Amino acid sequence: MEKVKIVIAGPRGRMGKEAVKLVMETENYELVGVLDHRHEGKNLAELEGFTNVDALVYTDIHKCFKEQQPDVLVDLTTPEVGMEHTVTALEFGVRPVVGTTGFSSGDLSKLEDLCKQTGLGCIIAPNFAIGAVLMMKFSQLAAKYFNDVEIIELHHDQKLDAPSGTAVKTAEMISTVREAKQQGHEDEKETIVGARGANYDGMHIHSVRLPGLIAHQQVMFGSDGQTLSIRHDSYNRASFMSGVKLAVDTVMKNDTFVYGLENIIE
Ligand SMILES: NC(=O)c1ccc[n+]([C@@H]2O[C@H](COP(=O)([O-])OP(=O)(O)OC[C@H]3O[C@@H](n4cnc5c(N)ncnc54)[C@H](O)[C@@H]3O)[C@@H](O)[C@H]2O)c1
Ligand SMILES: O=C(O)C1=N[C@H](C(=O)O)CCC1
Repeated sequence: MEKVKIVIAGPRGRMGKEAVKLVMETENYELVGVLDHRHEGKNLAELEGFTNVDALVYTDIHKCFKEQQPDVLVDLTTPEVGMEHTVTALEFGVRPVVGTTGFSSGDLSKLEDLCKQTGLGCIIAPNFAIGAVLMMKFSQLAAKYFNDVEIIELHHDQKLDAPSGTAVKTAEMISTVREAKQQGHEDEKETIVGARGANYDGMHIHSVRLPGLIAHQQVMFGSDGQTLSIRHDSYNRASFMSGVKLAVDTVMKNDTFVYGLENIIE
């Protein structure tokens, strides 16, 4: 069986380490290289915390792709770096699976256009945890019946982007079915700026950052005399890996741009 040749960007990060483990443990995957901003030319095995790995570290994506000719790039870095990597991958004929969050809607349109031009598959997944994808789908369903909704996302305090990619995606999915409404009292005033959170189409998103948390989201709906809460919790980063695997397997078969795993889970 031919192996899927994979490059991981951000291998020393919290998600990257889990992804390296996933690739090493999956029979038909081969880790052909990793992209870091340090340690050019070393073997990942020489770096702290890695055992049973054999992959060259590159700091130059062009050199990495030329030498290794990967099938798939798994990007788990930062928004700016992730966008650059994804564009370069598509230009090189490498299929991107992107977990990095914080892309703008303009970034997503640019990537969609590039996919059309190149005929390559690309998957951008704000959340790889299947439970989180279901939480978003259930929230979208509930929003047909409840116009009033507050999204509360809670993450560890090392997270760079706010609101989270998951919260933005949830708001986007809800707004496809929710009757437009500016929530709260029309004379509502914030006495401390930001008290009502971010405003997306009249609904509010609140970002909590605390050490001890991993990734959590509660979507709260309210109407006359009742509330409905839909919540998902990731307690470790292994929770994201079955979604990463699904995305890698799917991107090898698909030639389209996919934003969100809800579009590929059955
Ligand atoms: N989609 C999901 O399910 C999911 C889950 C968790 C995290 N995330 C997202 O994944 C990203 C990474 O999260 P994390 O918690 O692992 O962060 P992290 O800070 O632990 O890891 C990011 C890694 O990127 C590396 N990096 C920075 N610049 C680089 C460059 N130029 N080339 C290569 N590597 C570079 C850093 O050294 C770091 O090791 C974030 O955007 C986060 O929001 C997504
Ligand atoms: O740890 C993070 O950072 C996470 N980011 C994603 C987001 O922004 O939605 C998903 C969960 C973890």
